[in-house]
Amino acid sequence: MQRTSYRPIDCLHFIDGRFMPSLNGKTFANMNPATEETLGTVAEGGAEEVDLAVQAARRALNGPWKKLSANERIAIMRKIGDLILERKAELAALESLDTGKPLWLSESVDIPRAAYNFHFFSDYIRTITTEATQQDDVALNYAIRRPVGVIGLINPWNLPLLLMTWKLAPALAAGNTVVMKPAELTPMTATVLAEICRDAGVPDGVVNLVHGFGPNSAGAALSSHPDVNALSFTGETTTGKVIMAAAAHSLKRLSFELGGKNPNIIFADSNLDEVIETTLKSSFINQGEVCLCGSRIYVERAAYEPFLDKFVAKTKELVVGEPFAEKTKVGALISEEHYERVTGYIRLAVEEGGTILCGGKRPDGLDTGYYLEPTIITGLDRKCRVVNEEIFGPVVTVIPFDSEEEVLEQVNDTHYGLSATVWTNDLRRAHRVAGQIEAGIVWVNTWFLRDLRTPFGGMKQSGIGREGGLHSFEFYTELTNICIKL
Ligand SMILES: NC(=O)c1ccc[n+]([C@@H]2O[C@H](COP(=O)([O-])OP(=O)(O)OC[C@H]3O[C@@H](n4cnc5c(N)ncnc54)[C@H](O)[C@@H]3O)[C@@H](O)[C@H]2O)c1
Ligand SMILES: O=C/C=C/C=C(\O)C(=O)O
Repeated sequence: MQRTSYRPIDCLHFIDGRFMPSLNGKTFANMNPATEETLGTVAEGGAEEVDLAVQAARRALNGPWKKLSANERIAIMRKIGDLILERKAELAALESLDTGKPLWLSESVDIPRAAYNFHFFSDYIRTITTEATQQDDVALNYAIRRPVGVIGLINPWNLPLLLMTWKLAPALAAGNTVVMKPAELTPMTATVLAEICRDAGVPDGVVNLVHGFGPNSAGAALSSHPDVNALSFTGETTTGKVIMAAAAHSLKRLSFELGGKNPNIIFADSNLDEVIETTLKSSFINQGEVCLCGSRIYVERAAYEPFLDKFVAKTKELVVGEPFAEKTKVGALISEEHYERVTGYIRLAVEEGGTILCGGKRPDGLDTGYYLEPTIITGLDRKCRVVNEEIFGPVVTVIPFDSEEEVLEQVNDTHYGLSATVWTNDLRRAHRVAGQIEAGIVWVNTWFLRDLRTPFGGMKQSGIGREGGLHSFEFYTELTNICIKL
């Protein structure tokens, strides 16, 4: 077994340029989901720490951050990206210790993408223009873009550094100041990120970090704080509803990236080997704990049996194991509570009349840690809870279909609308079907292929707004139209 040489860290808040414990000294334990051992302590913030952080962010907004030229800001942002890459091995190890995900995944996806978020948005900000509108010889209108102000960034535990930087980079590029609230289960990489920001020359108060929980804790305090102008939140749909209500008092601008129950639609004319290779990832990568995972798989009847045969056989080959072991493909689920929730859905699938084709249990020999074999379920009716509710684990259902109309009707029969994948070699059908799926992102013959210029987000109860490229800057900036009488 290969072990990391990086030690876990204790996590403090980062407020106004310095690391600090909670005012009352309160902490909570950070657990390793792969070993069920304690990794260290985390400062437990609440309303007071959030208020200090918001005040610091407000001062910095109108102070040092505003005084920097765009070029100076861009240079600092590029440096943050560079420092993330310099500390890649350490960040990857901390991310895997915190989440239970395989080290190779942290090294190849989470951490490089976190650096790229900074490099991408620091380049992109240079290309942004605003509009000018001339009204005959009467008036000239032009818009200027300004920061929105103090932004709260609230994030989940599944892709901790990737998602924090996906918000932090455009927020900073646009001249805002921020208070970050990482998930309580994964506090370590956000803590290193705060240190990296300081080392890259971000002035005091521009980037603040408060650890803590959601309800009656740092998350609730941030989402209801009257001096926070906007919130970008990624997490569960139910949490989004609570945050929206808390934010209503001060009418904060909101960007929400929420849950999903994403469909994969596989037509019989598609290349089965390609389908299987990608579907293994879209089902089980990161233990199925990616909001974009395709957990409802619909297969055209002619391909149903051949697909299932190969898919089950290949799924059984996936090695579930310790995050730092080289051969591991699937690591540990995030927590005991989540493990109970996911396995509860597997028990429910059996009660609802489903057949477990593979997985459904703890792998032999892994008695400690929240390990679960990748699970494929068939035989469930479309109305079953397991087919309709987000499980957020390595569990998929497979259902046959006979026509485009029928599958589209089933696919859209949900409150969610985040992403989908369509598999077919018929170009017209791909376009026709993609355009009818009620989702913010539709991939054709691929999955999770990202271009950061494109709109990213969900429709229906999977989100509000889009981020990515110009869409991020639409959220993180305010426009003022100036009208000059000629
Ligand atoms: N659409 C996307 O882009 C996307 C990306 C990743 C994850 N997700 C979703 O995230 C969920 C899994 O993550 P999770 O379990 O950490 O989500 P969660 O909603 O439980 O928690 C997310 C964050 O919100 C905070 N929070 C919880 N209650 C709060 C409250 N009342 N007020 C303020 N903050 C509060 C938590 O402390 C955490 O930092 C899944 O539903 C998944 O689909 C969506
Ligand atoms: O779990 C959710 C994945 C979100 C991914 C992104 O936000 C992204 O790729 O920008």
